[in-house]
Amino acid sequence: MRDHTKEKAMAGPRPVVMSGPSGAGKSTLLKKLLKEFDGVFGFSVSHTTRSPRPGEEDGKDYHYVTREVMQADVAKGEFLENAEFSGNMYGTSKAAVQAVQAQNLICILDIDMQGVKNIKRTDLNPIYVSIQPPSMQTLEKRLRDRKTESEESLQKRLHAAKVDMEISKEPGLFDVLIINDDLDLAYGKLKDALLEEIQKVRDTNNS
Ligand SMILES: Nc1ncnc2c1ncn2[C@@H]1O[C@H](COP(=O)(O)OP(=O)(O)OP(=O)(O)O)[C@@H](O)[C@H]1O
Ligand SMILES: Nc1nc2c(ncn2[C@@H]2O[C@H](COP(=O)(O)O)[C@@H](O)[C@H]2O)c(=O)[nH]1
Repeated sequence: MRDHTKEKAMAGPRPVVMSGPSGAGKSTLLKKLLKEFDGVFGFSVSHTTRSPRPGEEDGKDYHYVTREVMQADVAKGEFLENAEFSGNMYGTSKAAVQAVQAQNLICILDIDMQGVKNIKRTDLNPIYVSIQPPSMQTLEKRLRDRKTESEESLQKRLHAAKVDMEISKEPGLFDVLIINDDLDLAYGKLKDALLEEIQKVRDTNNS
């Protein structure tokens, strides 16, 4: 069977992969992009086996599924990539990416480092952006202040963050590396990095 994910990826604007430690500010930054550039970006809604946080919506923030369902869907080949993170499964379904690309929008994926490595083996051809915290101390404070994690989950995320911060220094792994210290400055850098792709979508929409 032909892989339509690959065909679509080549036809439309380049997707954007945003990665970086949990708590670095990926969701905060991408939500600003989605708000400012309505009709330009679309979010790839991942699947996860973790429970929804207060305020999160099924089908908008994630598709919340059981481990059994997710494992079965992975086995059926429905995922572009998937990973185990902090005791839960996460994954990008082919359908999630196709749903965004079918609208000719820039597809944003918010994924961990394992996801980055796995996406590199596909034909998605995204722009790879790493969002990093200014320091481990700041990261820990942000995660604690967010009040979403148990102490156990927080420790797992901080451990993964140390690994992530080391690996992200690998030359060529990311196209853009942004230190999210001052939010407005970080957001400005993110917009600058994506300006060319944003313009392409606007040109297509206006033609
Ligand atoms: N530049 C910043 N200065 C201060 N606080 C920030 C900044 N950026 C994000 N935050 C706050 O830090 C917390 C973590 O941010 P966010 O949830 O966006 O991180 P994330 O990288 O998406 O995390 P996860 O991978 O766990 O989803 C949030 O409470 C957010 O409001
Ligand atoms: N490999 C993937 N990683 C993903 C995906 N969706 C989210 N994530 C990453 O998981 C952690 C934790 O997220 P949280 O919402 O529980 O805080 C974070 O680093 C995300 O980037 C995915 O589909 N694939």
